[in-house]
Parts: sequence; C-alpha cells; structure tokens
Amino acid sequence: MNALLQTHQLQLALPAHTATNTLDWSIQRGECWGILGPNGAGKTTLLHCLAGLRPPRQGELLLQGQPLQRLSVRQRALQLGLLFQQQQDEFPATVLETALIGRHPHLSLWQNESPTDLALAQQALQRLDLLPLAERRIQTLSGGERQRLALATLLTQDPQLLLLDEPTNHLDLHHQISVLELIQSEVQQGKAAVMALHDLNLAARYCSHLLLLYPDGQACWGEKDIMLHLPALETLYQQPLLLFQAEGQSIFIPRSTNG
Ligand SMILES: Nc1ncnc2c1ncn2[C@@H]1O[C@H](COP(=O)(O)OP(=O)(O)OP(=O)(O)O)[C@@H](O)[C@H]1O
Repeated sequence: MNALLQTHQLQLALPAHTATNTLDWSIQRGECWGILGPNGAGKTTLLHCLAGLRPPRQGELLLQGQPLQRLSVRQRALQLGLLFQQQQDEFPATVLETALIGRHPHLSLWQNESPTDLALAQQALQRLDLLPLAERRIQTLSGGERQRLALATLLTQDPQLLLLDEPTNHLDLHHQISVLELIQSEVQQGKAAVMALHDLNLAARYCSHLLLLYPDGQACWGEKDIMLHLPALETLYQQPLLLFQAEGQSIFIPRSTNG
C-alpha cells in the first residue's frame, strides 16, 4: 500500500541546517506523528514543506505516490490540509462562513456550497463546541475559540493527511484533550496526522510516532516508545528532565537548571 506521504533525501532550506543528513520518511494511514524540537529547529518549516508551501533545499515529496510539486493546489488540498500556527483574519466573516472555506477545494469555481457542504461544516463546528457561535463574527472570538474554528475548517476540508502546527495553541486543558482525541479518532478512521507539539506529555500520550528535529537539521524518527528516550530528549531541548510513570503513561517534568 502507498504511504500517504513520503520524503526522499529531503533537506530543509534553512541556513542553520548544516547537517548533511537527509530525511527519508514515510507517513502511513493510521499513524499520528509528533514533531518535537526546540524553538527555531524548523518544525513549522518542515510542515510547510510537507504541504508544498515551501520548497526544500533538496529532495522529493510524494503525496499518495505522486510528486507533490506536480500536483495543483486543488489536488493537494483534496488530500492534505494544514493548520497554521497563527490565523490571519483580514476579511470580515462569520464562524460558519469560515468553516465553509474548508469545502472550497471540493467545489468548482462558481459552484455554491450544497446542503451537504453546509451539514459538514455544521458537524465540524459541533465537534469543536462552536455551533452556538455559528453566526458570530470571527474578529469577536477568543484565542481558543479561533483556534478551534481553524480545526473545524480543517475537518470540513476533510483531507486524508492532517498537518497541524501546534494544534493545542490557546486551548484550555479540557479542549487540549478533546482536540487531541478528535485528531486521534480521525487517524483511527484511516487518516494520518503530523503535528508540531511543544508538550512532551501530550505527544507521549497521543502520538503513535515521533520525529525529533535538532537545530542543525539532524533528525531521528520512529515509534513513540523508542523515541521517548530520556537522554535524547534532554539533548534535544538542552534541558534536564525527570521521568515518571502514571496510569501507564510517561510523564516528563523539566528539572530546575538553578542547581
Ligand atoms: N522567512 C524567513 N526568513 C528568515 N528566517 C526564517 C524565515 N522563516 C523561518 N526562519 C527561521 O528559520 C528557523 C526555523 O523556523 P521555524 O518557524 O520552522 O521553527 P520552529 O521549530 O517551528 O520554531 P517554534 O518552536 O519557535 O515555532 C528559525 O530560526 C526562524 O527564525
């Protein structure tokens, strides 16, 4: 079976990425990948590269076996969707209108949204606890509500591969868990997700696989249980950590660096 996304000999076009290693990575249906690394390591750049928004320094990306660069923007958007780290709201629109943008790749140029498109957007808003706000202007939303709307728009788009840049940004504890469980349930239905995360404990709990990205461009990747190696994580973050087990989960706590 084809991987949803494959990279061959990939290197990101970042000046700090001086390592000669290349990324030969394969993302299969049913996998939930976490990208871990310190600020500036290149997690966002990697996600943008996987989405076809930034060319790599070298290498090739295959989306369901097709070279990504040869696919049109619409063909890409039918197969993958990207949640940006920050949302840009330049035009006035309601919550429902914004969720419906997710249907645009599925419509021809002058085609209006159908009742099915509307139902998909409403279902996505419902899953993100936003249906009561459907007619609200997006400029009036709180940070967490706006983040949940971005996720609802992505669910309305319904791509096979979800690329998520810090999906728990701005979310309270309850919504962090509900959003990650929602992503997990999408993956269990045969999609795949790749998400940049800063919370090691959420990554340990919700990801099946991890990619550790170092500031010089070195990377290692594999199944979560192999990658959650304390010394490797301490080197990655340049931060001593304590490791506990609770209810079968690994819990990482940063140690004080003040002696
Ligand atoms: N357009 C740009 N011009 C110059 N430098 C850039 C540009 N975009 C990204 N960078 C630099 O590339 C590096 C990687 O940025 P990126 O946003 O991918 O990191 P990140 O791992 O996602 O970081 P964070 O955890 O802080 O979100 C950073 O040092 C950043 O300053």
